[in-house]
Amino acid sequence: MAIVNTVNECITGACKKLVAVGGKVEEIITIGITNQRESTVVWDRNSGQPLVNAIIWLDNRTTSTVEELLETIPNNARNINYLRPLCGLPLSPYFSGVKLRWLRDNVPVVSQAMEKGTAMFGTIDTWLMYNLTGGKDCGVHKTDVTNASRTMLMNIETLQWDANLLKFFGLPKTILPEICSSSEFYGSIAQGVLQGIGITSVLGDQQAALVGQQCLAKGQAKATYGTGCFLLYNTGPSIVHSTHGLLTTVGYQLGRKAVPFYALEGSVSIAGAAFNWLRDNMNLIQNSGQIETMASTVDNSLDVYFVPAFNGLYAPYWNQDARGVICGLSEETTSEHIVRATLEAVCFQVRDILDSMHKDCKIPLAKLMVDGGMTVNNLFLQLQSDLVGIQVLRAKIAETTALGAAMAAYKAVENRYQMEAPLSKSGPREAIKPSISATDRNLRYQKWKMAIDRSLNWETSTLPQGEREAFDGA
Ligand SMILES: Nc1ncnc2c1ncn2[C@@H]1O[C@H](COP(=O)(O)OP(=O)(O)O)[C@@H](O)[C@H]1O
Ligand SMILES: O=P(O)(O)OC[C@H](O)CO
Repeated sequence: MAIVNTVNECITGACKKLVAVGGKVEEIITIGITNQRESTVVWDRNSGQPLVNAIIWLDNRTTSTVEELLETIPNNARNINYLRPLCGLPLSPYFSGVKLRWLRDNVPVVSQAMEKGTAMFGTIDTWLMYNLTGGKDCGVHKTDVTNASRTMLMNIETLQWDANLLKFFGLPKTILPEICSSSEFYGSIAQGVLQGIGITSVLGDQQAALVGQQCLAKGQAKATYGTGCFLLYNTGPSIVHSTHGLLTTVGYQLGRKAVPFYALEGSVSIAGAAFNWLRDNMNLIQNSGQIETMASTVDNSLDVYFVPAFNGLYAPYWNQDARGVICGLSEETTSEHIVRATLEAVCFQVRDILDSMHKDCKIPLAKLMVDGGMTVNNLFLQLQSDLVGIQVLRAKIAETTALGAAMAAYKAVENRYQMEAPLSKSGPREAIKPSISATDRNLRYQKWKMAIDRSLNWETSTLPQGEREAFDGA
């Protein structure tokens, strides 16, 4: 309900601002939704009220569920990639199907409602749309292909819910929304300042950024740096199954009859969130404005490496037992070095992903389009370019996710709209070029890999035999 209330407040506030800058609410043609993906809501069909709090994408309580599901894989294989051919995803606490199974197993009110057929499931797009279009009275229960592709319940080829996947997770089909394309009429807003206006697009935030960056051709890629960091590489109408730890996901489908475009995705769970941790838990910074200033006061990170694997490592490692480490500390290390190492951590994680993309797609990327909250930081973009050895192009319009959803919404009401056409505020993008040698870059990346080794499997690692005996004796 907090999520719904915030969106309603946002709508009222945005409409007031529109009027304040001389616009008219009546001029709004249509509405698009873009949303945080994978986060899972279950509610009651009769009351329209949530049965339990939402589980947010980063939430790791589902780790034990992954363990239990791995045990059910035939031949004792415990293979996290077992379902990849069907849904394009590895088994991980990240995805909605695992969260739903956790809710079924741990929250009796949810399992009872699933049995009775009164439970409804949705990712955040579906939950918002249901409420915006009338809730229990007449709310529509729909999602789009991009969000559905993050549940582990949709077949990546048919783009429909898959009976085998539902069976694997032990979930009933009755709870699921109808899967639609990303750009079509979903329903109309039931009340409030936008009453009567249609909702005509839904795109998960990272796919919306792909559209907003106009990466609409095969071979184009973008990286969005917010809480996490997500690289999407457009593979066109072909499904590319990664053998290097990337996800196969739906990029977009712009209309019921349109050909779906797929993407390879590299997901990094902690990017900007590492700075929230430095601020809230470590008191090393007070606000994000300080990050660049502090990191610029030192020439380098003094060989400090920070792997912010707070909730395991996502792509390309998919190691839910990894935990954060800071290595290379010395007497000379200062807060500034740690702040700089945190910026570099995001850059190295992106290098991990780009290396996998290169291996899967064979062609190295020449340029990387970037957007998201962290990209206001000039030093960060220079480090990104240096540590990957690639040209980085900053988006002209910062809110690329919102822009992508708006473009897809307009496409549904104006079919002649050319989504590739230059946007009114576009122009040449600022290009940031690498400024360090390949030798330096590769040396630092090797050190990063050493830090990664120290973080992997931390939760399940046991002390070597001799050390354990010494510890037990003590
Ligand atoms: N100048 C900056 N340097 C580095 N990180 C920043 C800076 N400004 C904001 N951030 C980080 O960017 C994130 C917010 O970006 P945003 O795109 O709004 O994320 P989200 O969409 O996930 O909420 C925060 O985690 C914050 O720490
Ligand atoms: O905006 P972020 O970084 O919180 O992204 C959320 C993603 O949709 C999670 O998959």
